[in-house]
Amino acid sequence: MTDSASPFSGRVAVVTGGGSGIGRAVATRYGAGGGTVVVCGRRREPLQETAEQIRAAGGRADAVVLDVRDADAVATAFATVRERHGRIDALVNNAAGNFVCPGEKLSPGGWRAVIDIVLNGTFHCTRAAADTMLGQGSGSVLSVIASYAWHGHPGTVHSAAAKAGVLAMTRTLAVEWADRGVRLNCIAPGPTETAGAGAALWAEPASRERVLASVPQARTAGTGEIAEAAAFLLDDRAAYITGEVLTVDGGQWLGKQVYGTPLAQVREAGDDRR
Ligand SMILES: CCC/C=C/C(=O)SCCNC(=O)CCNC(=O)[C@H](O)C(C)(C)COP(=O)([O-])OP(=O)([O-])OC[C@H]1O[C@@H](n2cnc3c(N)ncnc32)[C@H](O)[C@@H]1OP(=O)([O-])[O-]
Ligand SMILES: NC(=O)C1=CN([C@@H]2O[C@H](COP(=O)(O)OP(=O)(O)OC[C@H]3O[C@@H](n4cnc5c(N)ncnc54)[C@H](OP(=O)(O)O)[C@@H]3O)[C@@H](O)[C@H]2O)C=CC1
Repeated sequence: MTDSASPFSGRVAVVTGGGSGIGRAVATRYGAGGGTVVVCGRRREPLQETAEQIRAAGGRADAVVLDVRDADAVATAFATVRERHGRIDALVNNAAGNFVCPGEKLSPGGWRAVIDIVLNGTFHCTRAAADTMLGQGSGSVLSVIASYAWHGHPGTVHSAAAKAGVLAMTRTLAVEWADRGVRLNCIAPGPTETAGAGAALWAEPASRERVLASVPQARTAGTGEIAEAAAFLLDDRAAYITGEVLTVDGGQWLGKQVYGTPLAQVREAGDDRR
């Protein structure tokens, strides 16, 4: 059993897109839990900043420049992590690209840009991590998706299709690798305060208002809340959980189903009966 204060002690995680937002928070949480973290992404500076923050807090971290779309570069990077650290216990597939665009206006290049990062990149990293994880007989892969993977959402056909593919990949490989000690799960955050999502999805005050109105808890998530849920799925408390999705969204997607009528209207109807 692991020490509850340092559940990741002696373990090594790779976090894609670890230079910003949710990826940085998950990497920092893993480092605070005693693990060694390798953060990767395309821009060196934010990665180094994350690694320095983790080291300043007493943890161990490396920054590796990597484009997850490049399968050969991914294979080389993961082999280097194994050589350098001896093992890979966790992979967090967090890197993503996104923008809002109506389906009929999306160009083939726009479709490809998102599918390549989110779906193909996740496969390349999962495949490369599995080389080590299946060999050592243990490992945990966590992919960051979004609830529109199963309910869809206007303006996000590229991202929703890519995230749905990641979910199907997770469930498929969870079964293939279950008896070889490797677990795969997804986490589906709701609207979370990050510079990337803010710029890509709710840059205008009106769109931000609409997003907030869609969340029954009426607020966005902090990156630390997502990281805490991710840490649970990565550590041994979740040893019997595989092929699952943990939704951390303040009730947003359930609200879409339950509140076919806006909640305020439902409450008004209740007032009439009293
Ligand atoms: C609930 C929320 C859930 C999820 C949240 C998140 O994921 S938050 C995470 C958010 N974080 C991030 O997104 C961070 C990372 N984001 C990125 O790297 C970029 O935003 C990227 C995804 C465009 C990829 O960059 P890149 O350098 O590889 O791409 P490029 O510039 O060379 O363009 C490639 C193609 O895309 C086209 N196109 C581009 N923009 C638009 C648009 N607005 N409209 C229409 N089309 C657009 C562009 O025209 C071109 O197609 P063409 O003309 O060749 O047919
Ligand atoms: N914030 C939100 O509201 C929600 C976010 N999510 C998901 O959470 C995850 C993190 O998003 P968030 O933190 O908000 O956004 P960010 O934009 O901060 O994070 C995206 C990260 O992905 C990295 N990245 C992008 N393309 C590549 C690539 N080709 N190779 C390697 N790394 C790449 C970026 O680094 P660089 O540019 O340096 O490569 C960046 O660090 C994503 O999977 C997103 O879909 C899901 C639901 C809601």
